[in-house]
Amino acid sequence: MEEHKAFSLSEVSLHSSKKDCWLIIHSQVYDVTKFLEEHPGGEEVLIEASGKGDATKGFEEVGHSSTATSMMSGYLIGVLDQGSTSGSAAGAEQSSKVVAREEKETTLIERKPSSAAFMNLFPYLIPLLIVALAFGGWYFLNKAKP
Ligand code: HEM
Repeated sequence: MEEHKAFSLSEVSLHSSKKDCWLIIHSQVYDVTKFLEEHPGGEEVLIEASGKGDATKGFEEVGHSSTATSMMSGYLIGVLDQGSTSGSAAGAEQSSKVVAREEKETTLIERKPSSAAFMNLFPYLIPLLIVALAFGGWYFLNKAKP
């Protein structure tokens, strides 16, 4: 069961170079070393995301295609040890920071749609206005007839 090995955050953070690059996305650990040169978004972005601890936000922000998501399983090497019991105290502290940051980000992401929802309606307002004017004109002309 090598695929589902649990890694602590501090252990994963040791692998953030061009020659050895691991990523945490949705609490899964991926070894993308061999994928670095193939990544359409470039290798730098992956190495940088790897060093930051949790790459979930970066991955989601890009809006990766389903092709990208299906490719991920090929690089899966394990899962993130959420409790970080096997990690050091520093690792556990870092892990709680990541959780706190994720919570903050979730609230930010959740807030976005409320303003975006109005903007989504905006393109419909102009055609609606044209229809209303056309109907108004038609009604006025018919009323004006003796
Ligand atoms: C195992 C993990 C990953 C896989 C398999 C993957 C795969 C891909 C693929 C196939 C594309 C082409 C566009 C698409 O199909 O969506 C892409 C684009 C991209 N990826 Fe990733 N990616 C991974 C992780 C990440 C991470 C962690 C980041 C950033 C933190 C990232 C940033 C980008 C960027 C910036 C692009 C270019 C988007 C564009 O040109 O419009 N990727 N990736």
